[in-house]
Amino acid sequence: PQLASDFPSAEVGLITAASHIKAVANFKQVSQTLEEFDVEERPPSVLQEKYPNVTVFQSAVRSLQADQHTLQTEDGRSVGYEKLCICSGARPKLLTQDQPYVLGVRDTDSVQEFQKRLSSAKRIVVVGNGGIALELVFEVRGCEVVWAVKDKAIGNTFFDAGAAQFLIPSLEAQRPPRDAVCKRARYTTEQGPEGNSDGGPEGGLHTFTAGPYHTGHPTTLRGHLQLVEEFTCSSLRTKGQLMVSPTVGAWPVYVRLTNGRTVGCDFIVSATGVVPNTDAFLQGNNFSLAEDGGLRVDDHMMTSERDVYAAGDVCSACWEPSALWQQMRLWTQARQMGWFAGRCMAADVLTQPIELDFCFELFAHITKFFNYKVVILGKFNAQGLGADHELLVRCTKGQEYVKVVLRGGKMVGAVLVGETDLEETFENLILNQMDLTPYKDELLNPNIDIEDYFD
Ligand SMILES: Cc1cc2nc3c(=O)[nH]c(=O)nc-3n(C[C@H](O)[C@H](O)[C@H](O)COP(=O)(O)OP(=O)(O)OC[C@H]3O[C@@H](n4cnc5c(N)ncnc54)[C@H](O)[C@@H]3O)c2cc1C
Ligand SMILES: NC(=O)C1=CN([C@@H]2O[C@H](COP(=O)(O)OP(=O)(O)OC[C@H]3O[C@@H](n4cnc5c(N)ncnc54)[C@H](OP(=O)(O)O)[C@@H]3O)[C@@H](O)[C@H]2O)C=CC1
Repeated sequence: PQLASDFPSAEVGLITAASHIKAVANFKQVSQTLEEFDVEERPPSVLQEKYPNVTVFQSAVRSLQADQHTLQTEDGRSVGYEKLCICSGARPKLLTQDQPYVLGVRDTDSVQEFQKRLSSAKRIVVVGNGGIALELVFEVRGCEVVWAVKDKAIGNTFFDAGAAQFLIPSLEAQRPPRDAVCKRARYTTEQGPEGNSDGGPEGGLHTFTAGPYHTGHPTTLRGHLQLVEEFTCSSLRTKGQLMVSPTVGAWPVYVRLTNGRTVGCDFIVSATGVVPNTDAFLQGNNFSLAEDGGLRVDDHMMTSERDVYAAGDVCSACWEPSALWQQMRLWTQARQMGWFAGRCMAADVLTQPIELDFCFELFAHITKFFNYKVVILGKFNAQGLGADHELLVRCTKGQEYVKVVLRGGKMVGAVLVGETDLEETFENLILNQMDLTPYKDELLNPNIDIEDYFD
């Protein structure tokens, strides 16, 4: 859409293997960098009606000759281009390939397959500890779930152990009584917790280093969910390959976990990340690939091939990033990159200069896990900061979890779980890099209206 509206006189072709296009709906700019929206599948005609200069070709791209500026589609078409943007996304990085008992979840088809298999399953094993696993274990009902997590706490790609511990009760069969207790703490990672009791309603220390869920033994949550932390899948055996004891039951597949335990199940969901879709159709060209397999792009979203840009999950941002931004393969970044790539392509055609967009200044993501609103900003997990940081935490059981990452007294990241209403203020504090040393003790004081404070 960005290209089509920048160049109403140019022909814009969208080639997609999917029968529907993904459209952004209910877009809301929450703050300078935070945006919230839904992704909906719509028929391609919607795009063509809005932008008459867009033609949608529904076929997969089979091959590309970047040096000749042409590509071929599976349905036998040859398409020439002046500028090309590759947005072929990523696919699940499965534990093992070509194993009918291992499913990945990616698109409508794979979700339908998952639902079909789930409807007759008695037990499934979920492997992985990121976005998909978090969503899945919360949603699945009517089937036993064994969740094998190789870390000490759940949700390692989004949270630290503190946030994980805050979220665990949402997975418990019986929610704890609503004895909301607000605890505040300040601690540095090298020194361990260094609590204070100066102002929260109950004050006191809140440590997150070890909890009842870090035992390494399975924990039963919600009756049907068993969480096995610090262990993951080491091998798979199908029924025929394993001596099945009649007491164990004849499951179609058995998973051996790294703790030695063997778990039988109907199928395994491998929610273990993604790999960029760069193979097959891009072979024979000279694309530089990043370590994670993505197409390397510069600050113009340009790949190493002339006139070929890339955006979204397929690319790896290889420019010198802002100190507060990192790439994560998310809708938010796919939308921002696609929009910016369109602007770069237009600017290059018009030989106009273009600067890296402001949205790449600060990492910002808003989502929902376990029915809680989750906002993550900047270096939310102190990524790349080593020991050079300090954490401030406020936690009110069942209500909110707030974590701030400070470096040299300046805020560089935050995790906000629940309706904290702090996102805009914290975003500003991160962007303006104000020295917060004098305010550190009050920053998370729940009795202070922080927005007013910094007005
Ligand atoms: C189950 C699940 C839940 C998620 N939930 C969230 C969430 O809540 N929030 C969030 O921010 N992110 C979420 N994500 C991540 C998000 O979906 C991706 O980051 C985003 O879709 C990437 O967009 P993209 O356009 O780069 O790639 P995709 O959305 O994967 O689109 C790539 C398109 O390219 C097409 N394609 C591929 N190869 C070819 C070819 N050779 N020829 C023609 N077409 C081709 C595909 O058919 C597809 O339509 C989720 C991901 C999954 C799997
Ligand atoms: N609400 C949201 O924002 C959502 C976002 N998404 C996005 O969709 C994409 C796909 O999601 P997902 O597949 O969950 O990917 P993620 O990258 O989020 O998580 C993958 C998880 O699997 C772990 N892992 C990798 N290999 C193994 C292994 N061999 N054994 C055990 N664990 C392993 C990773 O650990 P480690 O990190 O240590 O490698 C990580 O915890 C991601 O980009 C994700 O951000 C998905 C759903 C919801």
